Amino acid sequence: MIDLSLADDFPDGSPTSSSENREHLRAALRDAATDVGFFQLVGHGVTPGETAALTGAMRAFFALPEADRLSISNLNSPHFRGYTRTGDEHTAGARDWRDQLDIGTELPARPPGPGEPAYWWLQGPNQWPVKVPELRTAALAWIDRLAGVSARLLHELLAAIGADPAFYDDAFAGHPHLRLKLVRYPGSGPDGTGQGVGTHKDYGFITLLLQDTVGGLQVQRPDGTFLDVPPMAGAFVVNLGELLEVATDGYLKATSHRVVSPPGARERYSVPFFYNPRLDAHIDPLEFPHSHHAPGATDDPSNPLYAEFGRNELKGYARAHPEVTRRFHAGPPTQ
Ligand SMILES: O=C(O)CCC(=O)C(=O)O
Ligand SMILES: [Fe+2]
Repeated sequence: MIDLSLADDFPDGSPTSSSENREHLRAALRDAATDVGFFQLVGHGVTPGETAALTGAMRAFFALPEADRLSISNLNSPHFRGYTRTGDEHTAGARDWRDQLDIGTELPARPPGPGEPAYWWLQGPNQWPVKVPELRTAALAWIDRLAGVSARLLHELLAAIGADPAFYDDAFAGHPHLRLKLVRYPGSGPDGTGQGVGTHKDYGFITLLLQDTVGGLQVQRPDGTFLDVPPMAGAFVVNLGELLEVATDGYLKATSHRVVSPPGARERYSVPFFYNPRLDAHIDPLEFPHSHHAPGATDDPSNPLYAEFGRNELKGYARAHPEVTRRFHAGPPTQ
């Protein structure tokens, strides 16, 4: 467990000096990040009221009749925004048993011009449910709020491995491509595989995940076995994403993880927030004391890791949403 409030100048009730607290935090972060690559984050300052505003709107959305949810289907969005019905998303070559609403930083569409990278398609408007107007407010507030928490956490994590905390600030300057998913796992799927979402790594720097009390999230250890990530009230589960693996040449590894479907008809809800840089950010190698001994990033031909963030993100979305890709992006590649 990592307590981000130890980075505050005057932590509540702290008996020790703030610099001792910060050292303690950084040592804990270094251990967690170089071990399994995930941890539970507390002391982040996000209140139960803020969380309830988001989860209340999320549950109201999933309670809508399917026709209302499908009226904002991502099959209508070349930007991979909107609702994906259960079974349409694919991970690790197999169908996921979950439905979800994909949301991101709101900017006007920017279709790529001739010779420009295809990843500009990822920028564009969201689709919002007219019957749950509070969802837009809550989701956009959540993106803002978690971007602030993530920025602080990334700074501490970089400092923890001896790097300049501000090394990647330029990559986030302007319009970072922040993403949010509201996810429901509707119990076990008909194929009996238990794949809520298949094993994958997230595409950006770090992911802050809010999960309910049901459980089912698992992270993969280096020996290939999976470890349950127990629900912890008030904590975010933090995963390291592919860009951190690229940035540190494999010193930090992106966390492979999956969700096992809840049993029977039990539902599970989760909200992953993806802290991503600008689409056109190129992730330069991080300068840090261990960089010369880094083992190299994972070389998996089925999942190449790209240092240009937009390319890495489009790789993932195109793979996960083959029907959106077929409809809008099946022409000659522009990158
Ligand atoms: O629902 C979860 O707990 C994890 C979701 C996830 O890994 C993802 O959407 O990338
Ligand atoms: Fe994930």
